[in-house]
Amino acid sequence: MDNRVIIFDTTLRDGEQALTASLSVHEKLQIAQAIERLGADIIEAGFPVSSPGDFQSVQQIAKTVKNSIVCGLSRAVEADIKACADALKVADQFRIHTFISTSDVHVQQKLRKGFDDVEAMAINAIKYARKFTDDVEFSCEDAGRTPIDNLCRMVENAIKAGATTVNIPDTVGYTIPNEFGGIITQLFNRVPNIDQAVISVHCHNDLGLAVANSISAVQVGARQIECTINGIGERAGNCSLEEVAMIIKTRQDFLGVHTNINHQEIARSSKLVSQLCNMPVQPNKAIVGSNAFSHSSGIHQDGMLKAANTYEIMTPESVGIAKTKLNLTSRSGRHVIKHRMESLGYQESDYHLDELYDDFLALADKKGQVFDDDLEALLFNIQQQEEKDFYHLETMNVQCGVGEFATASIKLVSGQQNQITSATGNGPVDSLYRAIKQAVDIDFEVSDYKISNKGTGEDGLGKADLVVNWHGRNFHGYGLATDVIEASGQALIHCLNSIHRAKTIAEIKEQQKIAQV
Ligand SMILES: CC(=O)SCCNC(=O)CCNC(=O)[C@H](O)C(C)(C)COP(=O)(O)OP(=O)(O)OC[C@H]1O[C@@H](n2cnc3c(N)ncnc32)[C@H](O)[C@@H]1OP(=O)(O)O
Ligand SMILES: CC(C)C(=O)C(=O)O
Ligand SMILES: [Mg+2]
Repeated sequence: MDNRVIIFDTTLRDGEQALTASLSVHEKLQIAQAIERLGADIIEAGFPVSSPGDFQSVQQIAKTVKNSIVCGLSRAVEADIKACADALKVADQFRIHTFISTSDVHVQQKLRKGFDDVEAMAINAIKYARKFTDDVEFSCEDAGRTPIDNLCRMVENAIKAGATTVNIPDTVGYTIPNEFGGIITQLFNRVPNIDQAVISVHCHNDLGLAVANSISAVQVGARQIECTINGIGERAGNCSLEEVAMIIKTRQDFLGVHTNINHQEIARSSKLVSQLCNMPVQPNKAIVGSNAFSHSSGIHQDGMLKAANTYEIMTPESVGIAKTKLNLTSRSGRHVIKHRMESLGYQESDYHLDELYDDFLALADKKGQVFDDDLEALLFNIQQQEEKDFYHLETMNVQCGVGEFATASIKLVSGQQNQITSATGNGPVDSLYRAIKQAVDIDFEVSDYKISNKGTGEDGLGKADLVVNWHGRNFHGYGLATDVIEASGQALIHCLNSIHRAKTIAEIKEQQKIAQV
């Protein structure tokens, strides 16, 4: 049996079904190109009959993508299959995917037919699709809940009718791994022509088992996995592409199979999908969560510093993430503090480790995560005096309207001084930031700015997250207020207070150097 597992990406079809806002044709094309770079063998680009917009985006993707087979979905209905063929015919290589339900509940309650009727519809649909291409996939929707005799019968007849790939979906994420693997085994044992088609699986995550079920199926002979980037899809989502790809790579010793995925493209593709689909990735998500390669406790950090494979079974670089993060928290130990001080350029003789560690713990208990600037501030013992912010936005007045420049006037308290400035800008936040910039002696550049909402309805708050660059270093600040302009102002003041502290440390270091000379 071939030991390559075909990766069929359905981010733009099943994944897209779960989005709250629609993607433009251009955005779908961007995602398709990322999936192509990622090395997916097949890209399911959409459901062409469903809307003119989807038809257009499938067609555009079919025209553009060269290294993956482009596929479209259709019910077991000629009009759907014809729409698929029309949208896909411009592609170098294309696949028509047609499906019909096979479980009793779907056949009887949803389709309101008998099993013989849906079998006939499936056979006709496959034969019709074969008129347009030799690459036809057929799915038995809700296979996970289909009586095994019916499933065997449908798979055998689908292959006879010309399906070159037969997909076994666990549409509602109902099965558990050895049960699902057992279904696939039974198909291999009972369907006489099974060797004439690729057996595929398409698992949903309602019980959090989509990845485990897919891997279980591969272990008994399935050779195509249908999955999505970040696991997005109907309800609790689909099998996550990055997880199966990394399981197959990391545990090749056990599974003995491989994929064509370019693993180093994983992080980039995940970020793109998350951003364009407005679907944030949970921090603890395997492989692509922001915490997936972070270590926060002292014993783990000590292990990581001695040998990375003590706590990492794959490297962050292997999935395109720059490096492991060692977060400084009140669970951190002395080893990591010493290591961080070294990387900040300090030798052990420059400080007393136990004293610094005690101060660090006190700050970490208060603050949560301690950053490099905080650590240096502890070293120079300026934490205490700087605890009170240097900059404080006392008043702000921002006016804006359509077709007019926005204007902002502010009163900023800087230490003992008050500054009153005003500026115009392209929008309210731009004018506010220009007015603040005039009032401070810091030459910063805004490099990232995001607004999100916290809470809902009238009680909802706007959160501004800002990254500013000062002398090649990035400083993050945030602000939270009912008014997003005020939140944006607070975020900048937060950054400026961090920069002020970094400046003070740099000045102290400079004075120390002069004193030593
Ligand atoms: C498990 C999955 O993810 S399946 C894919 C789900 N994706 C989508 O549904 C997105 C695209 N869908 C759509 O745009 C629309 O639902 C369309 C264009 C397909 C159909 O729209 P409408 O004609 O208005 O029908 P509607 O969606 O309300 O109902 C579905 C109809 O298709 C039938 N149907 C469902 N699956 C199939 C199938 N595989 N083959 C044939 N008919 C089917 C249903 O029985 C129902 O038929 P009925 O009208 O005779 O009762
Ligand atoms: C159309 C099929 C493959 C599907 O998405 C499912 O059954 O979940
Ligand atoms: Mg699905």
